[in-house]
Amino acid sequence: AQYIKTPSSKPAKSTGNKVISHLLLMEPTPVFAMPDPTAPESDVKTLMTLCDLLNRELLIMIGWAKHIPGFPSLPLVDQIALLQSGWMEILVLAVVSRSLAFAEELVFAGNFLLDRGQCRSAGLLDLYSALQQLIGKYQKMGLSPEELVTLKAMALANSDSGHVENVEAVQRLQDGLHEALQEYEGSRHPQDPYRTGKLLMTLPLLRQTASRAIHCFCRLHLESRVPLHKLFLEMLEAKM
Ligand SMILES: CC(=O)c1ccc(Oc2ccc(O)c(C(C)(C)C)c2)cc1
Repeated sequence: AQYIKTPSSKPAKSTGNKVISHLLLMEPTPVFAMPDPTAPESDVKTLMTLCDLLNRELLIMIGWAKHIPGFPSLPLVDQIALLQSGWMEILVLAVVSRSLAFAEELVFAGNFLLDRGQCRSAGLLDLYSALQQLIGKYQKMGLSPEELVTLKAMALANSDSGHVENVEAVQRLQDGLHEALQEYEGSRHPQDPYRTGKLLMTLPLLRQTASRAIHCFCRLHLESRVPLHKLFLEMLEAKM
């Protein structure tokens, strides 16, 4: 029988953007700081508020990771290894993205912005300076939300944990995200063929910023100015 020839429409451009639009959809709703209304304003209160915020962000991040295409099919031990190794870079990218529209404040939460002076008095000046350097770099690049969510997923996939068992599966995860970013840049920023590379070349500074944040927390922990939540301590110890 004469087959009805379907119109030979060109196959839809394989939009790696399916991955990116999925990541955008899976972006967690922004967290809010919950300062203790009964406590008087103080540096310790600021740190306590920030610790509580970070702890809730960790929990949200763990739920978010499950939506990264390919991540849930990793062995559970590898999912844990990547999270224990990449969590700080992911949270740093989150605070960077919240702060991109600001010149001098860090937007730890929509209702909790700290400027340089407030960070200094809370003992967070080194954290402030490290974050501002990364924020400035992404502000100059005009980082888009699509690029940000892809970098967050890449930070997880590329976190260089020394404890990954299925290395090939993690490589496939990285390659899938790389393909999605290249596809996105090819269609969204065709005028800059080096944009994908420019973005990947920000990852070393992200790694350095995360380790500077880790050192800041270890110092604060040693000064035991604030009690640290159990999960945060576990994640911090995983970075030792
Ligand atoms: C233990 C302690 O004293 C501490 C001090 C500051 C702090 O502030 C933060 C809150 C959320 C948050 O996401 C981040 C990073 C972006 C740096 C991860 C920092 C968290 C913990």
